[in-house]
Amino acid sequence: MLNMGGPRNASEVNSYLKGIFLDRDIMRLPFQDTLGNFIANKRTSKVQHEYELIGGGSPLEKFSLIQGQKLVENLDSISPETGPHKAYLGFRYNEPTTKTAIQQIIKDDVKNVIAFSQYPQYSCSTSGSSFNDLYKLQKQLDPKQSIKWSFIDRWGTDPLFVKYYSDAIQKSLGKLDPSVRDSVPILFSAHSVPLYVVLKGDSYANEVGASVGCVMRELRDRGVVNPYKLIWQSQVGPLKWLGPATDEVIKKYGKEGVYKDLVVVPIAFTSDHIETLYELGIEYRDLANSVGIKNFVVVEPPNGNETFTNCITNIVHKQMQNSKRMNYQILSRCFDCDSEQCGITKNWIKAQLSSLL
Ligand SMILES: C=CC1=C(C)c2cc3[nH]c(cc4nc(cc5[nH]c(cc1n2)c(C)c5CCC(=O)O)C(CCC(=O)O)=C4C)c(C)c3C=C
Ligand SMILES: [Fe+2]
Ligand SMILES: [Fe+2]
Repeated sequence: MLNMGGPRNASEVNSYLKGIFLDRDIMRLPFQDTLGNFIANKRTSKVQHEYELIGGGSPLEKFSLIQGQKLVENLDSISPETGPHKAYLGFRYNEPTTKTAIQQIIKDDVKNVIAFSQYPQYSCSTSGSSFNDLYKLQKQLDPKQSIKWSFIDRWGTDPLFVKYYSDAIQKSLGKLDPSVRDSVPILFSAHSVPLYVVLKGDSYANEVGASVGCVMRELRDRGVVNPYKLIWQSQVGPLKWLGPATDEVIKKYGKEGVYKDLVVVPIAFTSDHIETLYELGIEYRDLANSVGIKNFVVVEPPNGNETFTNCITNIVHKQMQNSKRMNYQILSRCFDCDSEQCGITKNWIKAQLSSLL
C-alpha cells in the first residue's frame, strides 16, 4: 500500500520535508540538494506547529493500518485460495518506508506482490514517485528479481469509491438546515499541482475531474442537484499552480454574501492528514467564518469506513484475477509525462509483463 506517509511526531517533520523537497519526481530545484535542504529546514517549525494543532502528528499510518488489516481480512475470506494475504505499508517520505516493506517482504519469502498506490488519481509526482522509488529499491534488494510485481496505479472512478463520497456528501448535507440543503455549493477541493505539471501531460487534474463527475452523476441519480465546483488547495512556493485556489473561492463566496454554508469534499485523499485536519478544518474554516460563512462543513475522507475498505478489497481482488490485463493498462498509461523517470517504471513493467506472458 504505497503512499507518501506523514510525520508521526514533531521530531520526524524535518526529515519528512527533506524527503519531499529532495524528490525530483515531485519538484526540480536548481542545486536541489542544497536548496531542498534549506527550504525544508526553513519550513520545519511552521509545519511542526500545524501538526501540533492536529494532535502532534499525521494520522496516516493509523488509518492505513486499519485499511490494510480490513483489506487482508476481506481477501482471506473471499479468496482463501490465494491467501493468506498480508498488507505492507510502503511510505515514500517516512517510516514504514517502501524499503522497510520490501525488506520485510523478502524476509517473509513472499513471491507475488501487488504494488497498490493509495492515491486514487494518478500523478507522476505522487504514485509515479512511489513506483520509481519501488523500481530502484527492488533492483537493489532483489537483484535476481525473484518477486513478481503487479501494479494498481489509479482507481478514482471505482464505483465503491464513488459511493463512499456520494454517501459522505449526503450525510454532510443532512447536517444543514433544510431551507438551504438543496442550494449549498459542494466544493470538491483537491491538492493542487503546478501548472507546468498539467502542461507536460500529468493526468492527475483530469482524473480528479473524472472522480468529481462520477460522484455528481451518482448524486444527481439520488436527486441531489446542488451546484458544485472543483477547486485546488495546498499551493506551496512561488510557482503558478492550478486554480481556482480554495482560499480565493472561499473569500469570493464571503464577498458575494449569497451563501452562508459551504460543503467541502477532499476528493483526492483516502484518509485524514494535515490537508484535511489543519488546512481545511482549521485554517480555511477560520477564513470562511471571518468572511461571513457560518457553516463550513468538511466531508470526512474514507479513513476506516466499510464501503471504502470494500472498495479497495474489490480492486485488489480483481487485480489478482486479471493481472495481465491490468499490467498492460499501466504499460500504456505511464506515458503521461514523457519523463525519463517514468520511462524506467514503464520498462520495468514491460519486463514483468513479458515474464508473465
Ligand atoms: C493527493 C495528491 C497530491 C499531489 C498530486 C501532490 C503534488 C504535489 N505536492 C507538492 C508539494 C508538497 N506537498 C506537501 C504535502 C502533501 N502533499 C500531499 C498530496 C499530494 N501532493 C499530501 C497528502 C501532503 C501532506 C501529507 C501530510 O503531511 O499529512 C508538501 C509539504 C507540506 C509543506 O511544506 O507545507 C509539499 C512541499 C508538489 C510540488 C506537488 C506536485 C508537483
Ligand atoms: Fe503535495
Ligand atoms: Fe510519468
